[in-house]
Amino acid sequence: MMTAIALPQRKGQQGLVGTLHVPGDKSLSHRALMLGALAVGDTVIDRCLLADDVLHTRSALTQLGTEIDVNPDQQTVVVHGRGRFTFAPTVKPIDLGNAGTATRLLLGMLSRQPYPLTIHGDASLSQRPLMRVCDPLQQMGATIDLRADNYLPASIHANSSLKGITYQLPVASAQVKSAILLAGLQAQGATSIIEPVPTRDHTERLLRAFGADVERHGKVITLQPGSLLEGQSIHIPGDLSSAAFFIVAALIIPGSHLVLPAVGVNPTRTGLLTILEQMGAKIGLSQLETLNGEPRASLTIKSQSLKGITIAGAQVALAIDELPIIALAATQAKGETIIRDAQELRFKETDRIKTVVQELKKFGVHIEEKSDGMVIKGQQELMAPPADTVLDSHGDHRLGMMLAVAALLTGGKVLLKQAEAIGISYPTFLADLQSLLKSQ
Ligand SMILES: O=C(O)C1=C[C@@H](OP(=O)(O)O)[C@@H](O)[C@H](O)C1
Ligand SMILES: C=C(OP(=O)(O)O)C(=O)O
Repeated sequence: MMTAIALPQRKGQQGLVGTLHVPGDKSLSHRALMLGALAVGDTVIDRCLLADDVLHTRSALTQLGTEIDVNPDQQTVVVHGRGRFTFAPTVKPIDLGNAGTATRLLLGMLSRQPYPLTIHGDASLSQRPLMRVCDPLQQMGATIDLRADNYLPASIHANSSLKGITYQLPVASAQVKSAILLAGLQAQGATSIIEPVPTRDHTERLLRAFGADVERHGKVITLQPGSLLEGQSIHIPGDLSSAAFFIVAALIIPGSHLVLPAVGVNPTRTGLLTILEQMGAKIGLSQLETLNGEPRASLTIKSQSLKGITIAGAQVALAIDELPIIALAATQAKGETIIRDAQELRFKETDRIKTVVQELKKFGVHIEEKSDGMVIKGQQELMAPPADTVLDSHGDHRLGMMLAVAALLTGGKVLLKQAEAIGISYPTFLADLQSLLKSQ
């Protein structure tokens, strides 16, 4: 029997009150480490996320001969760039744990090495589709063998050349786009990617910050190889996907008033804020500043009422990791909320349509699973699950954090299994949540 932990509990009328600096952005931390490793000279990364997923990127790059120092304050990481695309050979398989972003981006970045490499990961990562990345990489000239033609472990063959391609993405995926761009850096000729709808563009922005030639015209992103990548001073903003749990918690828990300084508000990430605005929320944005091409702002959130809406189409990709916590917000809104076109949720750390529905039902919530999303009834009172029912993160950090916020709505004692999964993106999440519980 796996041990369960008790989640933070609200006493009386406590709300979430105070100022919180959420940890650095996960997507940007992976990318800054990778580009830092390729660049000439040192890259100093401030507010680099040091959570499980990013630590796997760091250890992979170290295993491949990159020197990376973490300053004792745990806030600054220095990557001593190799100044070339070739890494040191390694016979040992590279372990990427639970990290989907690391896996897909590194497959692209390592698809032209003069020796073979093997990548593996945990049970969840080993069930996530990779043909979507390997297909374009093979068109560029890489040879990658996947288990059952789609899954880890992956064996990348030794390869000495890649060619640029024009590729229409069949699914909206920033990870696939980024893998192709990282391979494109090492290819002969230009690489163009056509996106069905916009996805997070951190790779494009960071590549430009390091000196690469990347342009976007409408739906087409084009990279011209050959530019020198130079080490940079990179300032990572707070992760909006981590802030999301506090934003929604503050909105739906009465008596809350939170300030979240310096959170990333790149427009390809702010789908959550647009959706919440459509639900009627007013979130304050101040102190806007752009560093390394990435905008950030201080967010101010007070508890307020929400209304149900339909979330579909291009909105989904811009809020893909926030849909579990949006589902919880919907349980408190006036009227029904429908989430459609979100079948990609089935390919995350868990099948997030299935697990969100299964776990929210433990609170007595009316929520219906659809093939591409869910339908959530509004204005529901969440009940602490009965003593013999334990919540389960299923090893999915975002599910674990959403359930911790849901538990606060009950006021009762709620247990969570596999809570350690939260450390994949936010090791201090539960302590931070607890520290903000105050009576105003
Ligand atoms: O590029 C990235 O950093 C990410 C892209 C998204 O995945 P997909 O590209 O599979 O949509 C997202 O879900 C993931 O958490 C991070
Ligand atoms: C889907 C996620 O990450 P990854 O794909 O990197 O595992 C996430 O962080 O919600």
